[in-house]
Amino acid sequence: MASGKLPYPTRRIKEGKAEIIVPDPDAYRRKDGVYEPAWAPVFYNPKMRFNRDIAILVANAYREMIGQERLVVAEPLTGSGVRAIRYALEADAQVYAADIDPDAVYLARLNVEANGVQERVTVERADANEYLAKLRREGVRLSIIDIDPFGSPAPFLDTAIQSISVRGIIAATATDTAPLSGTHPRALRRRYDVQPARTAWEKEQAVRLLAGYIIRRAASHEYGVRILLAYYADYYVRVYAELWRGASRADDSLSKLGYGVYCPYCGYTGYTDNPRTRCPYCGGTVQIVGPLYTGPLCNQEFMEMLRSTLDKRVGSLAEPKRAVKLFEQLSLECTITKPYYRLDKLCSILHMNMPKPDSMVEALRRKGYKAARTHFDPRGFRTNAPHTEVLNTLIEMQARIAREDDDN
Ligand SMILES: C[S@@+](CC[C@H](N)C(=O)[O-])C[C@H]1O[C@@H](n2cnc3c(N)ncnc32)[C@H](O)[C@@H]1O
Ligand SMILES: [Zn+2]
Repeated sequence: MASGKLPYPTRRIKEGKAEIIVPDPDAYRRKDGVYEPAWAPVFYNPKMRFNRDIAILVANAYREMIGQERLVVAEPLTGSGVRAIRYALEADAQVYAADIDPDAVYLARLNVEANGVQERVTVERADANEYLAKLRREGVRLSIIDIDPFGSPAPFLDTAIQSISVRGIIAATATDTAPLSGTHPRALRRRYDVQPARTAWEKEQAVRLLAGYIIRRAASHEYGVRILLAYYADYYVRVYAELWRGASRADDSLSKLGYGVYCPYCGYTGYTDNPRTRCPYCGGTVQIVGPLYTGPLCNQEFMEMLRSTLDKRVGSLAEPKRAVKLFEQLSLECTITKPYYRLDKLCSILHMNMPKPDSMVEALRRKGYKAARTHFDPRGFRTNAPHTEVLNTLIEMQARIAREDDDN
């Protein structure tokens, strides 16, 4: 590979089936030794390998779902080109990639050539919105549009939505998790047009706000949305939303929006249609955030396809074990749509010691409720039990532990 042409130190790496040249991480480390991808002349973040693994699995599963021989994917913020190359090599896709930065385009083209996928991947220098609009004008029928920006995907969503001809996936990453989880309320209101607040389930809040925003933007262009998969990992949110053109489909998706509620006094979590409600359990003043998506975070039928795709492709992924774990957790927790509880926060409200989250899940299941751990937080659990039952179960557990201590 002609990396000698590049005016910065480089390194050859392998990710999935792609072998690419990237800026040498050793040249862009902070004083504490941590690699800072944003300092490099072209962006490549090895920590996002897992994000790209899942993107490959989703593409393969979706191809099977819609029975398309070759997927057509747009990746208008491509950086080093690694994601686009992986879509071509590992999902057999035709990929239209672009980046606004000439250094990124130069490196991505080198990488495309070195992987022998010139027939499958084109890379242009363009602004993402202008590039997507151009693809639409040219009549390119896209099945997946992967929006993987710095920060928020919001500025690119309208064009992406309009570039889906009839049916296709918008795959969006958001790394602006501080606003989405309620830490920067003004930025949250500005970027996503929502009533900001801070719940105890802030990671789920972040995912549901982005999913809800995609649904609202899609509805304004008369597309309905089905959330195939939505999750939180490391420091980002990722949503795979399937869009399908149609006014009644759009109306139907809008019916899945609501407001998230969190009561800091009694720990109540839930949804409401009324953005000015009080706590239905204790009457306290609650945190209310939204509109956000209130439906399942994954589609069970699609999860089955994803799991079978994963079985077939486990050898070529960068982090297969992590994908197995995420899918296992999501399949269990997706059947419960109510937001997760933070066990430590509930116990602090009740002034009691925290039991193991697994014991709480088992206790609720013994009472006949659905309950599961959550991928969002190791201290979290989710259940369809009413709030009263959740609190009673915790108090009963505490009383049992106290009795056992006395007996000993
Ligand atoms: C987070 S990086 C992309 C990483 C890449 N998707 C991956 O998986 O490795 C964001 C990229 O978007 C590019 N970019 C920023 N603003 C843009 C715009 N308006 N249009 C197109 N590209 C843009 C940056 O140059 C950068 O390469
Ligand atoms: Zn309350």
